[in-house]
Amino acid sequence: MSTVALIPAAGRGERLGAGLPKAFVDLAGHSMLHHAVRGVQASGVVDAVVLSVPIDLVDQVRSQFSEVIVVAGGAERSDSVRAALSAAPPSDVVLVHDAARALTPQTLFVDVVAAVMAGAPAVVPGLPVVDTIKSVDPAGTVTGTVDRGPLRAVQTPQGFDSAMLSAAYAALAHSADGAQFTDDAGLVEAQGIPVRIIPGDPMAFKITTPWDLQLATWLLHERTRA
Ligand SMILES: Nc1ccn([C@@H]2O[C@H](COP(=O)(O)OP(=O)(O)OP(=O)(O)O)[C@@H](O)[C@H]2O)c(=O)n1
Ligand SMILES: C[C@](O)(CO)[C@H](O)COP(=O)(O)O
Repeated sequence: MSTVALIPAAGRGERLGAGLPKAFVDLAGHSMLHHAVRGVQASGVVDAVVLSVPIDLVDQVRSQFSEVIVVAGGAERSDSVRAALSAAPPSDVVLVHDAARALTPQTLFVDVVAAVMAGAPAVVPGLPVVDTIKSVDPAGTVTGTVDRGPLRAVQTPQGFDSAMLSAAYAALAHSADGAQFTDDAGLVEAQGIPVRIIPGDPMAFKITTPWDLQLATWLLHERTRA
């Protein structure tokens, strides 16, 4: 069975505020994208990698990663995933992985691919929510406390049966309502496909804010010192 990994890396990184697309920000001597690509490759369970990057960086990234397919991303994350999916070679399993989850451990890729190969059409790593979760109205007044027991904060890589994910994106392209999904599991859930959650990993956290970048930098330095 073959596996392709798609890495959307075309986001603007507004919450990080580094003045350049987040995947190209330095993280302990290499870009976030470099760490993400090397992490996927080191897992040993991926046969091909497809990156979607800002259109003006396509040539630069192609010369940097000669062994991967590089395409231009789009305005939303789902547009960048669709572009990568369209350029991907045929495979049995597709992983969709954020460049922003640059420290994801190799074991998580292995576990997600194994669960898809075992027959689950869609597999997502997730962690229990540790904070108390409140709902609020637009004025900032609490309207309720949510039962966190059944909640999971989901991560990437998210793994899918390739034919199913391609069909889900094709159906989205033809749908009239223009629905937006913040992850690929959301898209397939909306089409009635069962999505299986497996245990996530704290190291697969998404580098979103300056604090996250500081943490990731410290973790990489500690890893190098060990
Ligand atoms: N149009 C977009 C938006 C996001 N992404 C990618 O999707 C992943 C998750 O997105 P996020 O962490 O939210 O990154 P940004 O969209 O860059 O961040 P922000 O929302 O702060 O601008 C990242 O690897 C990002 O590069 C993408 O490829 N194309
Ligand atoms: C795909 C994702 O990382 C899963 O948690 C997340 O949904 C991306 O969301 P963002 O709003 O693009 O950061």
